[in-house]
Amino acid sequence: MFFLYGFGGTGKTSIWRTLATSLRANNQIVIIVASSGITSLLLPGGRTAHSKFKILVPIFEDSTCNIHQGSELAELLNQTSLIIWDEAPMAHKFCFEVLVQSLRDIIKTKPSSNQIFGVKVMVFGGDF
Ligand SMILES: Nc1ncnc2c1ncn2[C@@H]1O[C@H](COP(=O)(O)OP(=O)(O)OP(=O)(O)O)[C@@H](O)[C@H]1O
Repeated sequence: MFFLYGFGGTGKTSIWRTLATSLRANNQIVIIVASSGITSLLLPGGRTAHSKFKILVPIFEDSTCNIHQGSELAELLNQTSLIIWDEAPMAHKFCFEVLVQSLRDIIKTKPSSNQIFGVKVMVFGGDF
């Protein structure tokens, strides 16, 4: 899990583009989401986190992502190499907690104890 911190206009979006282009050129799957719709429009293949991970609205402590085992999205997540979440500080902490829980259920390769998002590499960006 990585964090990319930077004030507005310091080049975070450019880094997402570079990272995604480089990995996708090597046939790796990169999911890019943002906490807001406006930000997601600036990202290559960007979606809002709520839309991509099917995070319910409103969200509660015991909510879960609406992703089912064996679904196309679950398979995609299994094959994904990198998940980028831009403007992460704008999302409620429950959004991250439900994603952690859902990835634990969905990812087939079981993580070691220090890998909280399954075995997925996550990068959170924003102005923390
Ligand atoms: N290494 C760089 N050298 C020169 N210009 C750059 C560089 N990286 C980004 N820029 C330019 O700086 C501007 C802002 O970059 P970018 O949108 O990536 O910032 P950001 O941190 O994502 O901003 P925000 O947090 O507001 O979304 C863009 O016009 C971009 O082209």
